[in-house]
Amino acid sequence: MAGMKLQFTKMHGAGNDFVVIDATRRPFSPTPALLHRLADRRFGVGCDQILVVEPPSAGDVDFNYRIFNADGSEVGQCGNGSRALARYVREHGLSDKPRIRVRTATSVLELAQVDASHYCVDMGVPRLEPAQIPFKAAARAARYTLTLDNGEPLEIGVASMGNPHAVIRVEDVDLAPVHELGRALQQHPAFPQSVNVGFLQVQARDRVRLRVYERGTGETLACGSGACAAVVVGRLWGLLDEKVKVVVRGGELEIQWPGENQTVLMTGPAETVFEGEIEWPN
Ligand SMILES: N[C@@H](CCC[C@H](N)C(=O)O)C(=O)O
Repeated sequence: MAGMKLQFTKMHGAGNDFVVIDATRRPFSPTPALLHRLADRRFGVGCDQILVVEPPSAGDVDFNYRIFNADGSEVGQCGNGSRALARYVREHGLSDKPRIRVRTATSVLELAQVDASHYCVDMGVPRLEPAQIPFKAAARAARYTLTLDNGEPLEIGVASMGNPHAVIRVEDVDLAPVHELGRALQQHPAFPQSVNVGFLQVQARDRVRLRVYERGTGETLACGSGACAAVVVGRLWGLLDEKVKVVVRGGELEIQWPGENQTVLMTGPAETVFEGEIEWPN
């Protein structure tokens, strides 16, 4: 039996790659098997996240924006994906507004075009109370010490950008045990919804290097919300200026955060790779 054709667009933001689906013209009901097929780099299309553009659920936003990790888990934030989404809605004739607002499961974001391939996103105010992350701690602090399974202590900072992040300072991101420590923190009982784990190397007050071991995906070439969380934590630790260049494996992002109760601005690239369609189920 022939299946239906599902159209998609392959995009990326600094190497964090996406399959983007338009659900404004026809409904998209993702099953775990379909999400797996779209994300699979060998048997499917391949991506870190699947992004779905939906009609707005209320008049205060232009679109709803759903995000699925490669493992099929639905989450509330994807910063690089939001820039891709901004480009997608322009290129697909869904909006020609210079600035649009989108709602995710946890946040409302404002997206604006900067030039042909760069977009700026107002990522909202970072959430720093442990319960908002969620992170198990008696009270808010700039630094927390976790005990790992092997008994070793580990100093971290935490922040939510609409999704949970832990940040670890390292001397050199190239030598950091990103996969081992990333997995250990994701399974740590202090993070009841698991966590994205950022490894931050401070090179100057306005320049850092970052690697992120993402929840539901593993290490990606860039993580937009991770870059925001790393700069927020770095600022709370007194290491960084208001505007910081974040160098990731797939490119560069610029993050600006004036401080407490202020929103975080993220600027970076969004690229379209190709348009495609798959037959589903096949
Ligand atoms: N790549 C993203 C974050 C995607 C979601 C994350 N893996 C989670 O589970 O929270 C970004 O650019 O922010």
